[in-house]
Amino acid sequence: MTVNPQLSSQSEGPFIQLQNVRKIYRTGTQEHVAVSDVTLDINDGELLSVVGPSGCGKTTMLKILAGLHEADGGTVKIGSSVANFEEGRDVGMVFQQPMLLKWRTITENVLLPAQILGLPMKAARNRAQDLLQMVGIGHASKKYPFELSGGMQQRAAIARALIHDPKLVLMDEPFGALDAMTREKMNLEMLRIWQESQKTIVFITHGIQEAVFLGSHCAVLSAGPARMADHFKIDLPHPRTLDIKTTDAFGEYVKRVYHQLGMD
Ligand SMILES: Nc1ncnc2c1ncn2[C@@H]1O[C@H](COP(=O)(O)OP(=O)(O)OP(=O)(O)O)[C@@H](O)[C@H]1O
Repeated sequence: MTVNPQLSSQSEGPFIQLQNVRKIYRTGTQEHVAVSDVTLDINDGELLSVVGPSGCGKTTMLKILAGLHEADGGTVKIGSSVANFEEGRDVGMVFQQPMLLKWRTITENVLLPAQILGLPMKAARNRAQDLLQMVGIGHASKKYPFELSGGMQQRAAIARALIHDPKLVLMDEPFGALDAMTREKMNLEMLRIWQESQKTIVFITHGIQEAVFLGSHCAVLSAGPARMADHFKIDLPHPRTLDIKTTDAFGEYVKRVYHQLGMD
């Protein structure tokens, strides 16, 4: 049965519950099913990596979670009795490109969501500096975006996503534009930031190894329109270091994803 989509601010159980979520894009008389059936629970504090082929509907799923798109079917519930959720206030987003405003310093860029939400600016400035330290670019706070490398810009974008202390951080291929070595480094940083910030994170990636390395859980979406092919917990120990990628356990998870994507 299809139920009207809704965002609920208070409910028992998992932080996020997606039940038979469906999304159709309509252009004139054309209909395109982008997400056909996604059912998924995400608990508070999880880092869920979402992996799937290009065009399968990952970004669409993220936009539904962000409240930017409404689902056409199924239910979307965010918030639990221990972690209530205010749509618009409790979401931070990181995109593939850092999208920093070039005429603002890094601190001013990080402060943007706080200004938009009308938060007290003195406290926000202190928090911006703490966040820039946490993401490893405290020394660059007064610089402008063009003075930073791609990796540093993406660190600033992560700090910007956290400035208003959102409960949910949505990341859409945030390291896709970085070179391979910077990407590995950012993966390590990402795990540290997740553990320090204790946020619930949904992290979209094309990288199967990246999905396994980062995720506390992993959702595999089949070729579009998106369907859940697999969803599992990743029981690799923390803190994770890059040499974990050479272990049998890591290889087994990678194989599982390849298999679900029909690539074995
Ligand atoms: N606004 C839109 N109008 C019509 N079709 C759309 C729109 N946005 C996305 N689509 C289509 O919906 C499908 C899913 O798109 P989506 O961006 O969610 O996929 P994705 O898995 O994130 O892709 P990629 O990994 O390449 O970024 C694609 O076929 C895309 O062309």
